[in-house]
Amino acid sequence: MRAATEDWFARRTWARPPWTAAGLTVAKAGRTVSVVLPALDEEATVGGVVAAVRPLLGTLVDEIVVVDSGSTDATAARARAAGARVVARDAVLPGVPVRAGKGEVLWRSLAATSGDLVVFLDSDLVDLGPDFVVDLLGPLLTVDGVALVKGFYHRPLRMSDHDAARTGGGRVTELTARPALAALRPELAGVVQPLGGEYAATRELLESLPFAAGYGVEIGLLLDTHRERGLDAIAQVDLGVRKHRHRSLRALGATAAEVLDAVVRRCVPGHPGADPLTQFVPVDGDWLPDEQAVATTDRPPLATLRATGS
Ligand SMILES: O=c1ccn([C@@H]2O[C@H](COP(=O)(O)OP(=O)(O)O[C@H]3O[C@H](CO)[C@@H](O)[C@H](O)[C@H]3O)[C@@H](O)[C@H]2O)c(=O)[nH]1
Ligand SMILES: O=C(O)[C@H](O)COP(=O)(O)O
Repeated sequence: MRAATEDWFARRTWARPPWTAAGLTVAKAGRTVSVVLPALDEEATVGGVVAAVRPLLGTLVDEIVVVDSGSTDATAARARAAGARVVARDAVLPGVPVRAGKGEVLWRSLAATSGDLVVFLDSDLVDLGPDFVVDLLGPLLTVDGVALVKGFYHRPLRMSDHDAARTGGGRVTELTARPALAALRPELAGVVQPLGGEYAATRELLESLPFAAGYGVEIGLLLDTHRERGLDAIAQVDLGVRKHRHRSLRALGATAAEVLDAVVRRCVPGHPGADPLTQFVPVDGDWLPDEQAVATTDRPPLATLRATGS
């Protein structure tokens, strides 16, 4: 790591988060907190994630909102039963036609919530630690100048019935995101989980930045926060262990393409955006090309939309 990054790592990384829910509720001092879960067909897990946050509602947390990304299963019902407010993505900013993707629902979630601070949690998590939300809010509520807090964790790769490997998860993170940052924005090499879906930020920051529509959203927010506010506006906290539903290597290829596109568009001036991703599928002894769309456009900062009244 470069010297400036090592220095940042030492000052802005909390390996043993010291905060308690009660202490941070006092530290809020009038500020409000929204917890947002983006969800696309997560009926098996969304209720558990909401339930892990629910005990904080009314004290540290002011609202828990599941933003439904077009689910066709019982995601909305399970989320409501567990105590969340559920918002369909097309009910937010109804004049703006919906695009597919995770970044799109996170961007719309800003218009569906009101907290001064926003905590994002993926809704496919299992065995969520009770302190995820507390620890993500710690630096935002207690350290001046911090605007974005990323979680990091051990990531098991749970490919069999036995949770054999302790690490091994985070394949796009390790094989695409961190190498891309090392090549194109080495100042961010100290961020352990640049793609992690568990992070917290000030509304003021989030509404001032563009959102990549697809899976490039997290790395886009990280790069743009760094460019606009500098390294010291970013912090990271150790959340312990994170387990989630794994997707196929083929699906992760498309995710990696969106992540790389978001990096390149921000770091290589004049880059036009990626082509669709061609993958090859074996069918009856032949290899057939299969093209997957890559989301290559950003939503504008929500603050600009509010300013023009659109
Ligand atoms: O169109 C979509 C796609 C996903 N999701 C939700 O977003 C979360 C994360 O999606 P997932 O497909 O599980 O992503 P991962 O394969 O786990 O990708 C990792 O890397 C991505 C790229 O940075 C991040 O967006 C993820 O949070 C991070 O977990 C889940 O709750 C999904 O239900 C949506 O709401 N809408
Ligand atoms: O964050 C990532 O790199 C992707 O979500 C893939 O994670 P996995 O390797 O744990 O499935």
